Amino acid sequence: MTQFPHTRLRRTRMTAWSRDLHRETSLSPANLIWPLFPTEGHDQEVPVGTMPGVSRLSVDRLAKAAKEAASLGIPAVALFPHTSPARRSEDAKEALNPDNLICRAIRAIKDAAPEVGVLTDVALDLYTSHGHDGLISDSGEILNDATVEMLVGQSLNQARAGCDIIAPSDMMDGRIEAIRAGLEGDGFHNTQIMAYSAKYASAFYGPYRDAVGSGGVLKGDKKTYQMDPANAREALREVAMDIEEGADSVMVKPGMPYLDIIRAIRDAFDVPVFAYQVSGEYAMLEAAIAAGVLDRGKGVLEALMSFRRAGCSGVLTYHAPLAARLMGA
Ligand SMILES: NCc1[nH]cc(CCC(=O)O)c1CC(=O)O
Ligand SMILES: [Mg+2]
Repeated sequence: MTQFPHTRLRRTRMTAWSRDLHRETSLSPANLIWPLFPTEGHDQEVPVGTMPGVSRLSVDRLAKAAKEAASLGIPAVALFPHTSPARRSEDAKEALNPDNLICRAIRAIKDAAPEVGVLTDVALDLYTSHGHDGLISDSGEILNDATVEMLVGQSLNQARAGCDIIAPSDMMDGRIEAIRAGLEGDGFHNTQIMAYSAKYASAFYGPYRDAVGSGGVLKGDKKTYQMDPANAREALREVAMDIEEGADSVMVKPGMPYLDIIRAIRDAFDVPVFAYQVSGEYAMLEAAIAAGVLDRGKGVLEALMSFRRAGCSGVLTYHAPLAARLMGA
């Protein structure tokens, strides 16, 4: 028995007011987190070749970007410092330097725009000479527990500099519990943890590795710690563990190829879920725009809406300032 013409789903789509009234999902600048790449020097804006429209910024320029975020209604920025080979080492000790680039960037941003939340990545790839997220044994294994100890130190270093959200992206087991204990022990009761819980060993991180300077140095792949792109149930176990260990929110990364994972997490847990629309996704969209096959305004917002529809509270996206402007900010 057909419902037509009794039911005409096109009826509610006929006018703009009616489409507005029936829209199921909203997207606003408040749903965006803007990733930024600090670099050394003053008055520096160094384009990232593989990410058209994205530049590494010196600390003074970062302060301006943070003010821009505030004026656009973007609630938070995320920091990924570019680290030169000279500051990289086997033991990643620069991660613990209280005056390292990321700590200076945090302080400058908090000074310039205290109302903007600052999220910092925790993982050793920003500081290792081999580009891996963890310490390596003589036999070439990425060491879990020794790395976790370093991650606690790195987190405390960034919390002391004033960061609001610690975001561990390393995928070591047990790090959320260790970092939470470290933060509590040091009096940082209100420093949040956004766990990169389901982070996949993805081909979409290439441009980012150029941006932070780990691309050229990375030896091998990250398959012994990042997840297999074929796995979904395992993502739910990762999330369950991170909630248990004290994560305030969780993240899925990359974004667009993993919308099914976001939805599965949203349905299974009541924890806030975020997604990282990563560098390769940004580059892919920009390449299509440059080739004249995608409308920038519509394409960017449609991609971001997909995250909200899948169940995300918010999205880390390099398109954050553009998207906020497109939304009328
Ligand atoms: N700790 C690593 C890290 N933190 C953020 C990104 C990727 C972000 C992007 O591609 O935009 C990566 C990539 C990697 O695992 O090599
Ligand atoms: Mg885990």
